[in-house]
Amino acid sequence: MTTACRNLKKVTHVLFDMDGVLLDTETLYTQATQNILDNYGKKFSWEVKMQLMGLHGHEMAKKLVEIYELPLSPSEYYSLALKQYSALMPSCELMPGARHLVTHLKTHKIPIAVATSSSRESYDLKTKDHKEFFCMFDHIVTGASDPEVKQGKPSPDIFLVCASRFPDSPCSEKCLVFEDAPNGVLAAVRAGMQVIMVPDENIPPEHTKEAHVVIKNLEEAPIEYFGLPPLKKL
Ligand SMILES: O=c1[nH]cc([C@@H]2O[C@H](COP(=O)(O)O)[C@@H](O)[C@H]2O)c(=O)[nH]1
Ligand SMILES: [Mg+2]
Repeated sequence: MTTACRNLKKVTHVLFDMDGVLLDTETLYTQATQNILDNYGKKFSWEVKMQLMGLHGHEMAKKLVEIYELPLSPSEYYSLALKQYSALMPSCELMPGARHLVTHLKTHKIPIAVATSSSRESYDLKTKDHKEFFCMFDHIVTGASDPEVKQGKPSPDIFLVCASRFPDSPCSEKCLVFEDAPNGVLAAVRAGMQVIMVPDENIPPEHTKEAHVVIKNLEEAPIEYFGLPPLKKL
């Protein structure tokens, strides 16, 4: 675990990114994208993937077509991607430690919510086998389908909207965010929130610097640093 030398402050509410934090979908996104790029002899790299993580679907398609100079319009690319997602995403699993952490917060009556860049359709596809798990959250914001969320991460919109939807609309200082993507961490920091980052091991350390704490997996989330009841070791 790495902790930046900053004053960590007590929080009252916890916001979760979904893909790569709660759901093990990032390997599936990689597979889906590579399946399409195979037709053009291109290799999906982590350098490019890091730029796409947390974008809304249409933003992602535009960027990917540009970077790889594909002979497709962004909407043509996006249709191909949606076909891949329909085949791959329904089999996704929870990330290690996700159930333990979320159940713990729920048991201690800490308000919790999800702030995902996915559309509502994509959320439904990925969570269809995990309904009981997602019922534990107070609310879910699906950024790409939400008219209040104007721009994807790294814009702070989604976290500000998500916090505002708790009945007591906590100020940003009282919110802790769990994120796996550099764009997501930036969005949370720009929203004025503290962040625990759970990066994939392929993300180089220079892209994790903005996070307040960096951990390898949710089982080791040091939530007591933020005044929350400590997780019991399994
Ligand atoms: O390899 C990829 N990872 C992630 C995304 C995008 O990032 C979103 C997930 O972001 P978040 O973790 O903020 O929910 C997905 O819905 C998708 O739009 C993508 O396009 N390609
Ligand atoms: Mg994510």
